[in-house]
Amino acid sequence: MKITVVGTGYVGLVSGACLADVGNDVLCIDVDAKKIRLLQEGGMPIYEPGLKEIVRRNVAAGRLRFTTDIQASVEHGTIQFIAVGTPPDEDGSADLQYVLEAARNIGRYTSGYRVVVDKSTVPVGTGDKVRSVIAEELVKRGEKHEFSIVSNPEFLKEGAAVGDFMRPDRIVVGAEDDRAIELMRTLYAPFQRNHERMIVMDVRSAELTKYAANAMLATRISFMNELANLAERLGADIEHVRQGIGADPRIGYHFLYAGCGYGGSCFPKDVQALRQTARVDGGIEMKVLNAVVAANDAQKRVLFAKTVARFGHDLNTRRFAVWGLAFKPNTDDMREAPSRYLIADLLGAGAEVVAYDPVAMAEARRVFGDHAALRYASTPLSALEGADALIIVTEWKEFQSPDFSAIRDRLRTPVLIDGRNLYDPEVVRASGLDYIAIGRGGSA
Ligand SMILES: NC(=O)c1ccc[n+]([C@@H]2O[C@H](COP(=O)([O-])OP(=O)(O)OC[C@H]3O[C@@H](n4cnc5c(N)ncnc54)[C@H](O)[C@@H]3O)[C@@H](O)[C@H]2O)c1
Ligand SMILES: O=c1ccn([C@@H]2O[C@H](COP(=O)(O)OP(=O)(O)O[C@H]3O[C@H](CO)[C@@H](O)[C@H](O)[C@H]3O)[C@@H](O)[C@H]2O)c(=O)[nH]1
Repeated sequence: MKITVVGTGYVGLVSGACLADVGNDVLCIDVDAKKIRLLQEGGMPIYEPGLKEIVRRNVAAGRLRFTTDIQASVEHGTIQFIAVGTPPDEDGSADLQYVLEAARNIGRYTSGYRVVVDKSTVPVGTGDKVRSVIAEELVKRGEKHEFSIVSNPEFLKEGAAVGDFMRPDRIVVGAEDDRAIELMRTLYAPFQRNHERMIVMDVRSAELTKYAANAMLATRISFMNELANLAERLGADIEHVRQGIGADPRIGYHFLYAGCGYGGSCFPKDVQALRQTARVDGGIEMKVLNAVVAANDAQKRVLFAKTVARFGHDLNTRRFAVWGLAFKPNTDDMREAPSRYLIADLLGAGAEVVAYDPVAMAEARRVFGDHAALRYASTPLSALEGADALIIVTEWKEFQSPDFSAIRDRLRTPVLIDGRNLYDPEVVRASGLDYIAIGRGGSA
């Protein structure tokens, strides 16, 4: 099938590459000429495990191409995926300018039947807006071309994006006509393994499903974080509580980890956008989501609070080692990463920071710019020399089983503050480290 993907970010590039990998002829377009040039030259604009190999393989096979030529991109694909950003507007609602610009371009140049598939995360009603914009352009041109509108939200997780796309739990398709539904069934047949994973519904329900999923997951995390803070006060250990409740299949073990707050490009923005849609279009104040946001805002500052509780407010003469800058492991993405809040707070309090991350240090340099008190270490252990504490923000695999004695020997004061509850408190303490984690009162 001939497919165009508009936007070559995390979602567009992964979708385009995976769709090419099962034999489709995919053309990816982006307005960012630098990104397209990099891709054309064989480079990768993002770090995502396994993606580089798939891109290379399909470019070599001639099934995956990159362009900035809008007209050519609209002419190419019967299916036009819109996978551009929907960043938060000032009031927290999703900014639709990129989605609507992509739609306008399709209206400007379409010359046959097109299925316009929205993969970006967009508020309920965006499908109607996309339809109107394309129709308007066709009226301007004085031409009639058939097109269908489909909502096909993406559920991939960064760091595991290729696997999520190739082996999805579900494929949500919101559509209003059989022709489009049949095309989507054919397109997704290779990704459905042994049983049907496509859930077909109307466009509005599909649009809301995406926000509902992210809001539910964010709620789970904020709930666990709040419970962790309570456990700490009451002398209970949130890790035992997690195991105790996760065993109930109605609750389940997934996504139940307390930590230093959720970050990334999706949860923070999507929870805000859903609240705003509820307010403006639904006339409803989402009380649960208000609490989810407030709890997360507080949780992102919990590592700094623990640092101050241990070392006092005057951090002028202190140095801290920070392990993990990306908002989660296996990505270099630092959007809304808890590390940003911690490092800003530490620097603001006059402390020195020496940071290490397996892949996100270049991105961190871009985010923080030059700062005399912020340095980067080339290995996890070298970040520790002379530091007053090691603070762990992201649970990269290489941090899972460190040599605690080596950590203790390098630190000026033997303190380990763990924002992801990676270790057995007894084991850490047995090596002479003061272990401060999240919600581990019972083990304190
Ligand atoms: N990142 C994720 O894990 C993830 C997962 C599921 C859904 N989403 C949603 O998917 C959408 C895209 O997210 P992302 O993280 O891939 O964004 P991104 O910012 O990484 O990439 C968006 C790309 O779109 C390009 N673009 C903007 N306007 C364009 C236009 N008119 N024509 C062509 N290209 C254009 C930008 O230059 C950029 O390269 C968002 O709505 C997001 O909420 C993201
Ligand atoms: O038990 C948990 C699980 C996650 N997190 C944090 O939650 C954030 C988000 O993690 P994750 O969901 O794994 O990453 P994303 O790549 O942001 O993926 C989410 O956002 C995407 C964009 O909408 C969706 O497609 C995915 O389904 C959804 O999981 C990260 O900061 C994690 O550290 C926790 O604190 N505790």
